[in-house]
Amino acid sequence: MKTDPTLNETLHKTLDERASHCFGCGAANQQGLHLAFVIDATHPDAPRATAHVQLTQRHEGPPGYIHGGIVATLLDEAMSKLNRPLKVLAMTRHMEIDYLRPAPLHQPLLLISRHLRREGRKLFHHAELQYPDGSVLARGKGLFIIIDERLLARAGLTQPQI
Ligand SMILES: CCCCC/C=C\C/C=C\C/C=C\C/C=C\CCCC(=O)SCCNC(=O)CCNC(=O)[C@H](O)C(C)(C)COP(=O)(O)OP(=O)(O)OC[C@H]1O[C@@H](n2cnc3c(N)ncnc32)[C@H](O)[C@@H]1OP(=O)(O)O
Repeated sequence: MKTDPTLNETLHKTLDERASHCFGCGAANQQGLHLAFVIDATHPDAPRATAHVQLTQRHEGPPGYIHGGIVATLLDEAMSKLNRPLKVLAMTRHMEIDYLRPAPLHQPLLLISRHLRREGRKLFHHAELQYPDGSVLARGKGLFIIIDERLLARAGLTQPQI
């Protein structure tokens, strides 16, 4: 049986190396959003993440506005960025979004997330897409579940340095 010669190499890459194609933040994904977050972990149990966003017609939904699915991606990505400062690996289990106002293309916007609380494996996060003046365009609430290390190993991922 033939095996893919790159498979073994892939399996031994760290999670960070394998995440370089993440659509939200991966530097290696040419079609990605290349979001760059600043993490504020001043309060280690209540980290916050912030990114500047300015999208173009590639991500258009209604004429002149960001596609709703992309807005969901932005909020999801912002919330997922809270997991590392909390020193866990977690995946989105449930997310709900309020689309309050259409989010414009070609304008600088702000993406802000914060951790609300933890219940066992369950992490509850919050995120907003805002105008620079703080008025809110979309709001998301997310439930992230901490991934068991054995599940991670089964997916061929090594534990990153967190
Ligand atoms: C296995 C592959 C691992 C590969 C990934 C490795 C690492 C991931 C970490 C970092 C990723 C790196 C880069 C970032 C990339 C993207 C960032 C954006 C984030 C995403 O894009 S990430 C993709 C989308 N994401 C998924 O692809 C998840 C698919 N999913 C699953 O893989 C399972 O679903 C899992 C493992 C998450 C949980 O599975 P599970 O079986 O362990 O847990 P279960 O489902 O039972 O839920 C646990 C508790 O949540 C309660 N619960 C459920 N729903 C609720 C609700 N609505 N309200 C209140 N509570 C609720 C239950 O009641 C229970 O509560 P209790 O424990 O108290 O009973």
